[in-house]
Amino acid sequence: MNYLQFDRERPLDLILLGRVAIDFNPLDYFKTLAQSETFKKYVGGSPANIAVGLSRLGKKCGFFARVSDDRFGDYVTEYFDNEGIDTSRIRRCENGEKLGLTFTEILSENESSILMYRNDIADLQLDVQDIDEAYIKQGKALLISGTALAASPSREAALKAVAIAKRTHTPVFFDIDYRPYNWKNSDEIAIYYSMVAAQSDVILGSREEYDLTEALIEPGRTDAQTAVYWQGRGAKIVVIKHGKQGSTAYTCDGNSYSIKPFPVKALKSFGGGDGYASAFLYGLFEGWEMMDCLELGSASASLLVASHGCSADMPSVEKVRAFIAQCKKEYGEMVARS
Ligand SMILES: Nc1ncnc2c1ncn2[C@@H]1O[C@H](COP(=O)(O)OP(=O)(O)OP(=O)(O)O)[C@@H](O)[C@H]1O
Ligand SMILES: O=C(O)C[C@@H](O)[C@H](O)C(=O)CO
Repeated sequence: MNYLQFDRERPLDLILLGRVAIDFNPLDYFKTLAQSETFKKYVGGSPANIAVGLSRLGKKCGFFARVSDDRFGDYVTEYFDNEGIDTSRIRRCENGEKLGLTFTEILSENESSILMYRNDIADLQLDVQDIDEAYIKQGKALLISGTALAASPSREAALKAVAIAKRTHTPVFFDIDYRPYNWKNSDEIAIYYSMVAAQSDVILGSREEYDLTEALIEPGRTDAQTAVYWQGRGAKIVVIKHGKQGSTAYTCDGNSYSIKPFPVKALKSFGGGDGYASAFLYGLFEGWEMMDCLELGSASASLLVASHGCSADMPSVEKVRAFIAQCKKEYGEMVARS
């Protein structure tokens, strides 16, 4: 069943709005960040990872972003160009703002954390003047990454993009994407997340991210209550992720589909959400059944938590399908309709 209507005449599949940053992941891991001495550099930032993931799966992405006007800004823009992502709406900051840097600490197979340097940050300089209707009308859908709502002027730029998307019948995807940096307080998180969620056709988030979104509405909801609430405000699909416990997609016809994670030897706990989002959304664009979207997303997520990088390790459809087949051979069916 198709829950979304895409204008197939539009040249871009997904236009994403949010941060482009850089990850530094330790090569000498299973150590504290203080002990690690050698790092590998990757393009990072959740929406940037999702854009690379979708491009690797064969979709055409565009991006609204501000990046630093320096060699790191060159690096990320050139990387996007090489991945086939349209960079026509990626602009340089004019007052020396810096690209976000994320340092990953991999203490053990089950314990990792990230340290994000986001002072004087470039991506939150995205401005309403950067957002144009002509570009949004080129995309089959628009994705808002939640951290873009953390501060002005990026916040207003994101809200303008959503308004234009609604006016131009462009489906809105909201990846809640909570990162504590740059937010002033929990009230602002709840206000702006719920403002965008109430205008979104697809919402993806972890249980904790929905709790932050719903804190001023009704704290402590169950997943089913969360899904019904946002579907009552127009959401067609609500995806709720529970880390190693798996995830569930709730559809507006009252069905839900749950999946356990595909077993892997995890290296880091990060990256799963971005692999999940890119592959799940690929299935939506392809018009797949919900169970198939969920399966590709979950399998891609597992591959990402087992990888050293995020953007650089985004898989092809063939690689994900081969991984799924291998898991089914070893563990049986992974997708259960509940
Ligand atoms: N250890 C693991 N083994 C297998 N799959 C995992 C593991 N951890 C996470 N995943 C997969 O990744 C998906 C997303 O992970 P999670 O729920 O942590 O979302 P997230 O917080 O958005 O991720 P991210 O850290 O990338 O932002 C999970 O639903 C699951 O399918
Ligand atoms: O989302 C971020 O800014 C950090 C990412 O670049 C990093 O790869 C990660 O945590 C993936 O979710």
